[in-house]
Order: sequence, then structure tokens, then C-alpha cells
Amino acid sequence: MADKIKNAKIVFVVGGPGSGKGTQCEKIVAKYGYTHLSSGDLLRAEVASGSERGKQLQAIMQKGELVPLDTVLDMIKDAMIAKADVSKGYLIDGYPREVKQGEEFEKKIGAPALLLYIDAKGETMVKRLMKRGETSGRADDNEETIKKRLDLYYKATEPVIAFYEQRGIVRKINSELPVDEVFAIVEKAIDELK
Ligand SMILES: Nc1nc2c(ncn2[C@@H]2O[C@H](COP(=O)(O)OP(=O)(O)OP(=O)(O)O)[C@@H](O)[C@H]2O)c(=O)[nH]1
Ligand SMILES: O=c1ccn([C@@H]2O[C@H](COP(=O)(O)OP(=O)(O)O)[C@@H](O)[C@H]2O)c(=O)[nH]1
Ligand SMILES: [Mg+2]
Repeated sequence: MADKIKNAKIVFVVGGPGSGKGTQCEKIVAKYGYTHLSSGDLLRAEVASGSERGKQLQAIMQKGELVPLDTVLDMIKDAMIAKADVSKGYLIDGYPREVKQGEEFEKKIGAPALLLYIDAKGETMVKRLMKRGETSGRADDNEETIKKRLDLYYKATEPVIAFYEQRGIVRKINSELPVDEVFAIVEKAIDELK
């Protein structure tokens, strides 16, 4: 069944916690009709289901650590296949978190055409997540876990960007600007794909 998605347009959306990945993805969906798959949202849905696996995931996510690679990849793959007939392209938001995840994704699914690197300063991301935490209900939007997520981002995820830069598919987006100005830059990157 993976055949169905082999030729699909795939965009990785990578950036630190609270950099604005989800915000920009929503706008891309509205304009371009892409299918948005947030690895974090898929994991949170599993937690919300109350399943045994969800309980294990919750413990890991509450600590700001990474869940096993295969778990996330299987979830993304299933979600991609479910949308294969209607999808114009896929936004894979918050993935890969480490180089190995990207390599496994390519082996099992396919290569990305573009990597949107959503970039904000560390202090900006912390500020946004603390603010989001006032209303998000996300167990990991608290000061201690935010710090861990940020550390892990710099350690494990930034090398992902260097890895795909060698291939020339990275577009760096400054997300310190107001949302609509950020989106204007994102649009250019997506338009180049056509
Ligand atoms: N000024 C400004 N604020 C933004 C921008 N994008 C997002 N924000 C704010 O930052 C917060 C976090 O944005 P999200 O889109 O949830 O960030 P994310 O990268 O998906 O974060 P995770 O869900 O933790 O992966 C939001 O509550 C927004 O209010 C932006 O481009 N400019
Ligand atoms: O590929 C992934 C994506 C997410 N997560 C977990 O899910 C949490 C929330 O991820 P999300 O992308 O929603 O938020 P971010 O870490 O970017 O704030 C992370 O801290 C990790 O614990 C993970 O382990 N692997
Ligand atoms: Mg998000």
C-alpha cells in the first residue's frame, strides 16, 4: 500500500518547540490543500485514546523526551496511506526529530522535496510556549519540560537541518516576524515546488 504515496509531494516542517510549525502548517493547508500531519498531534491523539500504548507515550512526552522512532514512523505512515487518494501533498510537521528518523522515513516512505526550517530564537520559543501553556492544556507546556524540549532540539534536531542542507532542499524561514509576514516567505518556498 505504500506504493500509493511513493510519488507524493512531501514537505518536512522542522523547527524548535513553539517556533510556529503548527501555525504555518494551518495556513499552508488553507491555501494549498496539503494534508497536515503533526507527529506530536498524532502522539497526543494516541494518548487521548487512553490505550496502553498511549499511557507509555504520555510518560515520555511529559518528560520532553523522544518516543521510539518506529512508533512515530508507523503512525505517520498509516495516516499518509489513509489520505493517499485525496492528498495533494503532505506536510510532515515536527518530524524528523533526529537524523536517523529521516533516514528511516526515506527507506519506508520516500524522500522529501522540501524542508521548511522554521527558525526563532530560544528565548522567543520559551516565551511563546509559556503563553500557550496558559490555555493549551498540553502537559508539556511547562517551564521544566520546555527547557528539556529545547535542549533536545538543539542536540538532536538541528543536525537534521545540516543533513538536508547538503541536498539543497532546506528553506530557512525567520519566524520572529508576525504570522502573515512569515507566511509570505513560506508561500514562496511552496510555490517553488510546483
Ligand atoms: N509573532 C509570532 N508568533 C507566533 C508565530 N507562530 C506562532 N506564534 C505563536 O507561538 C505559539 C506556538 O506556535 P505553534 O504553531 O503552536 O508552534 P509549534 O512549532 O507547532 O510548537 P509545538 O506544537 O510545540 O511543536 C502560538 O501559540 C502562537 O501564538 C509567528 O510567526 N509570529
Ligand atoms: O517525532 C516525534 C514527535 C514528537 N515526539 C514527542 O512529542 C512531544 C511534542 O511534540 P510536538 O512536535 O508537538 O512539540 P514540540 O516538541 O515541537 O514542542 C515531544 O516533546 C516528544 O516527546 C516524539 O517523541 N517524536
Ligand atoms: Mg505543533
